[in-house]
Amino acid sequence: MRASVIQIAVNEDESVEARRRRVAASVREQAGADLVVLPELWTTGAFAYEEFGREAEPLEGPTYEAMAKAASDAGVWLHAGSIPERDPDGPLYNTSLVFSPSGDLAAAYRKIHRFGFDKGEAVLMGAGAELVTVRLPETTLGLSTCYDLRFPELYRGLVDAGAETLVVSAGWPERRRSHWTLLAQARAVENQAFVVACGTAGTHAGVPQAGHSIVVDPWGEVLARAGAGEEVLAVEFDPGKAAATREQFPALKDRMLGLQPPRRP
Ligand SMILES: O=C(O)CCC(=O)C(=O)O
Repeated sequence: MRASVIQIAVNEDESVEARRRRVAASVREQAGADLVVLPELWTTGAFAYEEFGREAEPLEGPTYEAMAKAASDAGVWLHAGSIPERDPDGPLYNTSLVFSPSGDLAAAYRKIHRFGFDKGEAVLMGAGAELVTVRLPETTLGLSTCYDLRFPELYRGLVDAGAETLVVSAGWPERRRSHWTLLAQARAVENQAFVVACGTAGTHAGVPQAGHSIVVDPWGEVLARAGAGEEVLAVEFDPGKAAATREQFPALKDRMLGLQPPRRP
């Protein structure tokens, strides 16, 4: 299976429309790949809180249109990263879109864990409530977004739903780059799954982005790693290795569910 991870530079000197055109062209260049992955909130930048409301789109808005067309032009499965979605009956959501090679929407995932504690995304956006998997011919994707990476129980839920390739679409800051790499490898090892983690480059809203998108195999080996700048990370892997690893080293079968909390003295 061939995957292309497009690490986009999000800088304020480029308009959203220009970036959308540039990203669509980059997706088209990946014809021949099976899966293309984009980062989180690449239209605005994940930290450009003031832009969320201004640039929010309905699900089937301009980014949806451009990415559906790019997926079908390239003939690839496209995880198009996320958009600030304006739900007509509710709040904004940080919503990832996945398109099939014919350009049809295969899945939409609303980010479950919102980042910012008492500000930013955590107060500006609503929380998703549903885990999302997508069946591809070669593997089953489990979807997640950025801060979700810190919550292992989300990935266990995705594994229980059949995921063998965990996609993380992110706008991770440079300041905590070591956590990004460590957690991507941890999620791969503990879930015996591929992790395909795509971040952003550049600086927006004064926050330098980590870049360093990474693809990890179910044994925790790093298959490919990007640098700090804009880059397309192309990687080929055998998706059957997830099932093989789970069979040869069946740790997932030893999970002890429903543990009791410690007794109070
Ligand atoms: O958890 C982190 O350190 C970064 C999370 C983040 O930037 C996000 O979810 O947008």
